[in-house]
Amino acid sequence: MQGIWITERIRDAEQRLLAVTPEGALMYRAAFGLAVHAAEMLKEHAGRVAGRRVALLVGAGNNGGDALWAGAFLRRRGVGVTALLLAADRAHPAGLAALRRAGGRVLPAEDGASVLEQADLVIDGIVGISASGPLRPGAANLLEHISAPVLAVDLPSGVDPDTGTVDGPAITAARTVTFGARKPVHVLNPARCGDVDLVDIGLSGELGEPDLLRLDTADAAGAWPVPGPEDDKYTQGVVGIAAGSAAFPGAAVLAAGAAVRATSGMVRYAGPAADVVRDHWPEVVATGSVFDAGRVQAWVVGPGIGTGREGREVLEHALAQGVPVCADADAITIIANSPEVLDAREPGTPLLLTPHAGEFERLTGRPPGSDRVSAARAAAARFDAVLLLKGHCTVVADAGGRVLVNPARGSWPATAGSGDVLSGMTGALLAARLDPWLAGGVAAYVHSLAAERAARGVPVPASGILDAIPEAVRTIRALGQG
Ligand SMILES: NC(=O)C1=CN([C@@H]2O[C@H](COP(=O)(O)OP(=O)(O)OC[C@H]3O[C@@H](n4cnc5c(N)ncnc54)[C@H](O)[C@@H]3O)[C@@H](O)[C@H]2O)[C@@H](O)CC1
Ligand SMILES: [K+]
Repeated sequence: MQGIWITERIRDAEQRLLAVTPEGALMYRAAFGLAVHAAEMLKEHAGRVAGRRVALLVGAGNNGGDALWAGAFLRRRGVGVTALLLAADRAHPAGLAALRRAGGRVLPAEDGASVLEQADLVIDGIVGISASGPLRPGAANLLEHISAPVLAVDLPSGVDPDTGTVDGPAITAARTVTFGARKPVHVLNPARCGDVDLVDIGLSGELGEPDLLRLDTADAAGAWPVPGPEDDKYTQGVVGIAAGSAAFPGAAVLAAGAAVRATSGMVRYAGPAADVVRDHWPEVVATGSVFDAGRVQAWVVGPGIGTGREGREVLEHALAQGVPVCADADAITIIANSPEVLDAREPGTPLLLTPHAGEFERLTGRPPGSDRVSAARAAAARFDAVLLLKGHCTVVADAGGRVLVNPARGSWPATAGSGDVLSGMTGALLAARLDPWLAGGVAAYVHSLAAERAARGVPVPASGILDAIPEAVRTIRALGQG
């Protein structure tokens, strides 16, 4: 798993490391790594390094210091470097001296329009982890003159380091080079960061436990249930799907189908769309009602069941079975309208709630807001549940405060029925007895991979995501073993 630390923790860790490190050594390491990546980008985008032009956007703090030192390193490789100072009187003194010694040019930012227009690469050292709010006007005015690719120092300036939100002008980077540890912005707003590369500055021993975790392929592969020689269709975990209605059977077909694709055990369907589900998925054991569905090891309840009395009874029944429940879509609205349905929950039974932003607002009374991680954590604690908040970066929080994040691999999966596929997959993993928090994270991971495989740059319907689940599972298993 990849660890991610909030800026307050990183600042504390840096202070501890600074106390035992010679002055300037950390910035030197950071800037050297930055210069290596800058040279790589010049080769990639401008064909070579020597003779190319780099513009440095330099703010008042150490982020600007990193950029200035990197500029000095690039000068040694024959790059033409111009620093544009946003606060000339507060630019990092040692970095500025180093750049001047190396033959770099220095200009006030307001004179920088033509330098930016002619640059082959722009290095954004406006602001780093001490950022607050959107870019200030002096920096914001420069954005329109940038056409070259941008390499962000630590994070793209103007994007909130801990929440990834953008409230005004901000940098969009092709690549971000970060130091010591990944920060929340890198997973919560990957579109602004571009490719993120981590430069080791020796911080890991000071960091402690991460605040957020991101699964990688090996984690997803390791968690994915694989049947052994002793397994039969029951031992792998039977998942029950209570979804859809006679008038709207689509959600039932998608959720049940996703469970079929995601598990090698058995899928039960219970509800008014039984005939349609059976027609699509002959392997599903389908009945008309949850009350005669038989035993399952996990229930998925909600997509398309409606928010009336019948839906409520279905949810209460599932909650009382003593098995994990994934409550999605209409089930979330039912809980929002009548929180007392949760009284039916067998104590200690895992509950996984999978709202999108609108359902989250219904459930908790307020939208997730800019700090989606804190919002998800608070709701998970309030409902004593795992809360999977859908969005461009899916956030999975549990009641104990653990958080997994899964940045999307594109926006194509934001399509009708996509959530039904996710809940079917989640149910399959719950039935296979994965820790519910991990089940949510692994389902989100494989769902986004399946969506990417299915889309390949064009719109993809939810049924396409569903059809790509086997390929996604095959991919993680192949990479995870490699
Ligand atoms: N502390 C360390 O040991 C190291 C720090 N490093 C760098 O230092 C950075 C943190 O440096 P600092 O704490 O000096 O602060 P920053 O460089 O992040 O910010 C400096 C100043 O920018 C201004 N600012 C804040 N928000 C702004 C906005 N929205 N628009 C324009 N200007 C804004 C403020 O005056 C702030 O004090 C890290 O991100 C990293 O790049 C690296 O050199 C590695 C080592
Ligand atoms: K920056």
